[in-house]
Amino acid sequence: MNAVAEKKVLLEIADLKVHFDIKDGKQWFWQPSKTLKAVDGVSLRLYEGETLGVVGESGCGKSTLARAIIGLVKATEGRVAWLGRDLIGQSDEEWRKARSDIQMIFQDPLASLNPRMNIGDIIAEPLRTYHPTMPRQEIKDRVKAMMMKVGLLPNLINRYPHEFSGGQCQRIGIARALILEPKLIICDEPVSALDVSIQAQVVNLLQQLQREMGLSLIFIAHDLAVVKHISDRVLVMYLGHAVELGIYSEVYNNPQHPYTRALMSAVPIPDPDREQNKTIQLLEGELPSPINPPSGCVFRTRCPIAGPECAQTRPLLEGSFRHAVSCLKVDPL
Ligand SMILES: Nc1ncnc2c1ncn2[C@@H]1O[C@H](COP(=O)(O)OP(=O)(O)OP(=O)(O)O)[C@@H](O)[C@H]1O
Repeated sequence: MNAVAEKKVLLEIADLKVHFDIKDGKQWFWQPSKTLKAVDGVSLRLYEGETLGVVGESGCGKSTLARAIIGLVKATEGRVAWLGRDLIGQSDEEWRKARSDIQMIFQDPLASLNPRMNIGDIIAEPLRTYHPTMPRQEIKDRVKAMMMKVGLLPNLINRYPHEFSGGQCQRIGIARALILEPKLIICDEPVSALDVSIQAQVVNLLQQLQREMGLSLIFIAHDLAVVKHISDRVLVMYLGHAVELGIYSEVYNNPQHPYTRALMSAVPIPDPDREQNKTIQLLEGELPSPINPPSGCVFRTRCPIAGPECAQTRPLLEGSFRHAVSCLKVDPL
């Protein structure tokens, strides 16, 4: 795991903010819109070949972070650098180039595939876009080779998405994401919509492809158990903020942030005796709105150890590559 620290930095995000202007339905057209802080100052580095799990409850900004990395939503502030090159403010052409290196797999496999295209055309689409002069036969050969790689029979190339199961559709999505031989795949809850038995198959496939192709993965999930098997490091998000980031085993065995502690306490333990005797730490209160987040530390309204200083100062994510935490009440590791 330490070897990851010496590897090349693929992606660097610094103080990234994505704020949306919204009208809440109760406002008149002349009233100013409100600001929803979906991502509010996230910084991290992603290294070549590593898998970063991103976890946190619904609405904490995981998907928005992913979409800002790939340029599907516009960052309000901050830096996204791919292989040392800043992407924010760059032309569409620069984003397009970076996008051949960064691909995304979505949560709902069937909905993410065009129902009017056969799977051969779906998988070939990125190749046709990025290599318009590539001969038809070469495209077909590459698509068939990729189908085999993801466990799909190449003779199904002319079938349509509705003829496949959810797990097979996700394999088609993976083949489409991999056809340009990217360096990073962002997986936005790629298994949440699948049956549990199929989930493991898709996660295993991603791990196998990662080893074979030297890929880096950002793996977004609600399910900490899924992230556990696949992640080198894990980022825990709460209300648009990064509250803890570190090597999975460090964060799992020694969670520092009170929010991470609560999340980790809900992960099932495979040992029935320990599972029966463990205490799940329930969080008090409601998740605040990202339109009007608490001052200082955004977790303070639900935090069992918050003090008056937590309302004044916003904590920074401090610590090392192995383990960093954003909490005024916890000493940096
Ligand atoms: N295009 C948009 N316009 C306005 N608000 C948005 C937009 N996209 C996301 N949001 C809001 O930003 C916040 C973060 O949403 P996001 O989808 O990133 O969270 P998430 O952690 O991925 O949630 P989930 O796990 O449910 O997918 C939410 O409050 C969401 O309603």
